Order: sequence, then C-alpha cells, then structure tokens
Amino acid sequence: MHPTLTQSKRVVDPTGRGYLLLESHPAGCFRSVQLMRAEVPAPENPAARRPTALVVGSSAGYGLASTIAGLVRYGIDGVGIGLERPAGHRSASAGWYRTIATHAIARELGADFSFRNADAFADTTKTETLDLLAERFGGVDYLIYSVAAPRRTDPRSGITYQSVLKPLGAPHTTRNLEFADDGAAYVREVTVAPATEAETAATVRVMGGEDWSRWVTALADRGLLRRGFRTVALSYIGSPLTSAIYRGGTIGAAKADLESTACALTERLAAVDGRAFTSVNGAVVSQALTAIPGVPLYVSLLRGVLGDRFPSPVEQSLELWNQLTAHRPDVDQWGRIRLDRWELSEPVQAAVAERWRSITPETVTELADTAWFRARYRALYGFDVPGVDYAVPVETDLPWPDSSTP
Ligand SMILES: NC(=O)c1ccc[n+]([C@@H]2O[C@H](COP(=O)([O-])OP(=O)(O)OC[C@H]3O[C@@H](n4cnc5c(N)ncnc54)[C@H](O)[C@@H]3O)[C@@H](O)[C@H]2O)c1
Repeated sequence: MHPTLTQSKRVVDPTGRGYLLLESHPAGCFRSVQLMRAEVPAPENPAARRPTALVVGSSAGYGLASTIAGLVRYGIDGVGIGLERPAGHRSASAGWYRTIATHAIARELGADFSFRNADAFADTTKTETLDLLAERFGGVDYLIYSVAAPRRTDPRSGITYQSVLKPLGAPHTTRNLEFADDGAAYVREVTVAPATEAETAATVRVMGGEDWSRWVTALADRGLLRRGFRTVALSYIGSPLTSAIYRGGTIGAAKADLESTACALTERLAAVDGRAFTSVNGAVVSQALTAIPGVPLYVSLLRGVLGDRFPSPVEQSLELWNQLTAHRPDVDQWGRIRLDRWELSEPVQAAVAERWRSITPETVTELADTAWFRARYRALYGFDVPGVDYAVPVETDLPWPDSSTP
C-alpha cells in the first residue's frame, strides 16, 4: 500500500519562527481530533433523516469543531472543504492530518462525509463539490462557512486580493505576546500603520461575504437548497482592548460585510423558507488568531481571568448547532447568533482590562495564562498534545482520505 512506510518514519520536532511552525506532528494532530470528539456527547434524539451539511473550512478551528460536533451529535452527512499542504520534504500541514482523523470518525459513525482539499474560492471547486452533493444527497440542509484565508483569487476576474490586519485611519500601538526559543513569554510593543483604502477593500474581498454568497447562489442555481436550508458564516466582535485592530480595523470591515451579506441572503432564501446567519463566536486559539497583533496577549489574559471556564471550540460549536437546528435561533437585534456573551460580559472584560493595564514584564506569566496559550498554539501543529510520545518516529507522508465510496 505504502512502500516507504517503514523507511520514512522519523521524529518530528516543533521548529519554526514565532507562531509559525514549519512541521506538524501527525500523531499529535490525530490525538487532538480524538480529544475534540471526546468532548461531544452522543445524540439525544437521532434525527429521522440524516441532515446534509457542507462545511467550508473543515480542517481547522471552528470549521473543524463544527464538523466533529455535527458528525457525532447531529448525525450529519455531507462534504467538508479545507486547503491543506501534502507532505513533501516537510510534513503535511496540520489540517491534512486532522482531516484524516476526522474522516476516520465519520467512517466509524457510518456517516457519508467526504473531504475535499481544494480552494473554496474557485468556481471549479464549487462545481465539483455541488456535483458530489447532487449525486450523493440530492440537496443540502446546512452550509457552515468558516474560512480564514490570507488571500483570495477571484476566478471571474483573475485578481488576487490580499487581506491585511491593520487599523483604519490612524496607527495603532499595542502589545504582543511572544515566546523566546526556550519558551519564555515576553511582551513586545508593536505599532501597526493604518490600512490604505485599497487594503481595506481587498480584505473585504477576502474575508467578507462575497464568496459565501457565491456558494449559496451556486447551491440555489443547481436546485440543491432543501426546504428550511440554513447557512451560517463565522464572525467576531471582541473586546474594546482589541477593537482598533479587529472590529474597528480592516478585518472588522470584512466582518461587517459578512453580516450584511447574511441579511441579503436571508431575503433570497425566502423561497425555500431558508435563513442565513452570522454567528459571533468567542475567541479561541487558532492559526488565524495568532496573526492578529495584540490578540494573543488579550486571549492569554482572558484565559488568566476565566481559567477552565474558557469554552473550547467544540463547546461553542455544539451551541452553534443547537442554534442552527432550533426552531427559533437566539439572535441579537442584528440577527446574529451570539456565542460570545461569556467573553464580552462586563465583569470579565473589566477584569481583563485591569490586567491589561497593570501588566509588566515581571507579572505577565501571572496575569496572563501564557503557558496555556503556548501549549494551545503548538497543539495547532500537533505538538504538546497530552498522551502523545514525541520521541517515537512517525510516518508523515500519508494520503488524503479517499471519499470515492460512501
Ligand atoms: N479564532 C477565533 O477566535 C475566532 C472567533 C470568532 C470567529 N472566528 C471566525 O471563524 C472563522 C474561521 O476562523 P478560525 O479561527 O477557525 O481559522 P483557522 O485558521 O483555524 O481555519 C481556517 C480554515 O479555512 C480553511 N481555508 C483557508 N483558505 C481556504 C481556501 N482558499 N479554500 C478552502 N479552505 C480554506 C483552512 O483550510 C481551515 O480549514 C473566520 O471567519 C474567523 O474570523 C474566529
């Protein structure tokens, strides 16, 4: 099957720069998916008909957690899409291995769930995915859109847009949490120049609602929207401490676009009694999040305040499914599902702000849970995952899961 299986095993180490590690650990990624699965309770009342879901961004973060929660608790069939790198002279990307493990869960549960490694922004990906959905299921009940991408090529114009994480209008100075090679945490002041109008517009083209809307249009054009179809795209608001770089910055402009896209889509979905939502989730450590200046320090302080009460991606995704499948989802005045109330509660924000103000190089590891943050971001690459023996050589060149048969 795999002629090089025994020769190519090796020990994989967490080398890299800053929050970017060069390699991922297959066994650590498998284990992290199994640990996520263990967080999901069994279904209470299995649905009479297995719902069909399309998850865009299923290999990491909230998309992965929603896929696992959907498979285990809600009995979904369907398709997941991620954009991952196969093994070459380095290991595959972590999402490659996580997808192998998620596919194994689907198989074990008897779910007909396929995974595609493809650029969600491309028209060819949409056509091929919809062909698969049409052939296997004949319709779709849920579309979860959970993409975090640095760039997007619009297949219709051929233009590639780059998203940036910058404030609007004025430079913003904040403090970033960083880690020395020996793992010691320190805080460094960083100043980020404001975005140009073109950069803001490009960020909206990447992270706003255009591609989500194209997916829904493509499903509608193919007659694949089942009655009562629901779709959700993930959004974030966050704290006043991060608003200059996040909600008031370029990415916030994209999130505002996503939220107005939800309203426009809901109008168009009336014909199938469907609805489009955004879900404002709370912060979790993800690869997308570590790239936002100031946010790693904020999240470590948040964890310092909340400790184990900090909800996991799976817990938040279970609540997302709970809302998506509810007769009347609990939405705010702008029609957004709010899973971030724990984060934005007044006492929590006051406590985080107090720590943010008083932090010094000496107190950073006391006030912020920096050890937790370091372990969490390394776990994104399969390192520091409990129960894994990292001294054992592992096979890194593993095939993408075969979904040619249900
Ligand atoms: N991390 C947070 O704290 C947080 C909080 C609230 C909302 N969100 C939102 O959740 C969404 C997902 O973010 P995340 O933090 O889970 O990110 P992530 O980096 O963990 O995952 C991103 C996913 O997008 C996929 N992807 C990227 N480019 C793609 C492409 N061109 N084609 C197909 N798939 C592609 C990746 O493969 C991966 O599966 C984003 O909209 C983000 O703003 C995140």
